[in-house]
Order: sequence, then C-alpha cells, then structure tokens
Amino acid sequence: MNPAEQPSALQVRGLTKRFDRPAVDALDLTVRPGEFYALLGPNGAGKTTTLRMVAGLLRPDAGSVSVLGIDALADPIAAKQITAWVSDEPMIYDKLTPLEYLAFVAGLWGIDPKISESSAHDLLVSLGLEPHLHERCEGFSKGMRQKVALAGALVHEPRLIILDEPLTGLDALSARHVKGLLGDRVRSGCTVIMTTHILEVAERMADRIGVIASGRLVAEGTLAELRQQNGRNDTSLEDMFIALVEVEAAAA
Ligand SMILES: Nc1ncnc2c1ncn2[C@@H]1O[C@H](COP(=O)(O)OP(=O)(O)OP(=O)(O)O)[C@@H](O)[C@H]1O
Repeated sequence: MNPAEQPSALQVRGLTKRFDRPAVDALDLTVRPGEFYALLGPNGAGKTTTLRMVAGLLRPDAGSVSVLGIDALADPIAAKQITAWVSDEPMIYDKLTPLEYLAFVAGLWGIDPKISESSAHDLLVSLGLEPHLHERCEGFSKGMRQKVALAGALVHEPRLIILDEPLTGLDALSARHVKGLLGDRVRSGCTVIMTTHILEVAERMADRIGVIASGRLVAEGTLAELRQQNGRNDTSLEDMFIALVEVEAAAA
C-alpha cells in the first residue's frame, strides 16, 4: 500500500469523557504507523483516561477512535486484536510462572502453543527474566511484575502498543530492557504510544511528543518542532513542558 494511503495507527476525533468535570475534552490526536509517540502532561491531564478509551476499557461520552483504520467503538474486538494495552498497575496471575502466564495469554488469543512457547521464552529473556522463568509470580517485585505484564501484552504480536507509564519503578537495567524491546518493535513496524513523566525518555525515544493539559492537546511535534513553536532553539523539553502547562493552568 502506498504510505500516503495507509491509515493512521491511531486517529482520535472529538474524544470526550466527563466524570464530575471534563477529563478529556474534545481531543483530536493522530499517530502515524511506525511512530514512537510520547504523551506527556501534568497529573490529572487526562492521559490515562484517553488511553483507556482508545484501548476499549472506558466508553467515551463522545468522539471516535480509529485503530489502523478500524472503528474501535463499532468493532472493539477487531481493534483489540491488533492493540496491546499495558497499564501502570499490572495485573498478572500470581500462582503462575512467567512462562505459564504467557502460555495462558497465548491460549486466550488462540495461538498455537508450538509457536507461542518459543516467542514467549524469547520475550521474557529479552526483558531480563531468564533466571525467573520457572518461579511463581507471587514472589516478584513490582518491576518484575511490570515486565511480565508487558510480555503478556505482546504475545499476540499487536501492531499498536499502548503503555501507561511503563518505566516508572523500573531499575536502570530493567528500563533499558523495556526501552530496547519497544525500540525493536518500532523498528519492525509497530507503533508505540506511551505516557511518561520521564521527559528524558520522551526526548530520547519519541519520534513525536504530544502534550495534554486539561484534556486537550496543547502542543505536538518533534522536539525540534516544539522548540520552534516555543521560539527558542536552546530550550529543554522540561522548560517547554513547564511553560506550556503553566499557560494552560493560568487559562483554566
Ligand atoms: N474513574 C474515575 N472517576 C472519577 N474521576 C476520574 C476517574 N478517572 C479519572 N478521573 C479524573 O479524570 C481526570 C484525568 O485523570 P487521568 O487519570 O486521565 O489523568 P492522567 O493525565 O493520566 O494523570 P497522571 O499523570 O496523574 O496519571 C482527573 O481529574 C481524574 O481525577
């Protein structure tokens, strides 16, 4: 397919969710196929709520979500088959070992165990879990559980990988493993959308960065484009982020 005809990896239009006040406010967002997209924003900006709606875990009040051309609200199962969602509060089955957990998830997706076994093994090894493959998850630290949950989310070879704060609480080596794995997936054509409060990660890894404040996209672009929009070439992402968020807070 001509790249110009390829559907967006994610296209969100007018996405809205209100709790006691608007959490996501008529949000438009487009992420291109094969892009590493970092979503930044202050606490309570609406990042998780947005991504939970995209992943089909929360029904929007209004708006549309399209994942690689699939209308995710009209056909949530088709959208979920090509999407991975990794929450910041991983849930795994404690009584299973990482290999058993991945075999269980592969079974849910109907994947042939002969195929899933070796890819599950490779996935867990790439995340540094080789010494723990046969230990029950109940004794695992939060970071180890996060990595098992990430591996589980990738078992069905999703084309769009959505992660909420995947690096929080990981030690330096684990963070490197996760970043390496995500980088590999992007190089093989997957799209990654990730929220993070670690601006250095966004700066280093993301092709484009979106900044959300009060449920709206207030800035978007490559780091160079964000600097240009800000009118300064020497500004750090942290300075730009704080300036954007302060402007939004003053306007609210
Ligand atoms: N289930 C819920 N019930 C009521 N309010 C909610 C619920 N989920 C989120 N909110 C509210 O919606 C707003 C957006 O929250 P959200 O978790 O999306 O922000 P966030 O950008 O992910 O923040 P953080 O960086 O702190 O994780 C907040 O004001 C939050 O209190």
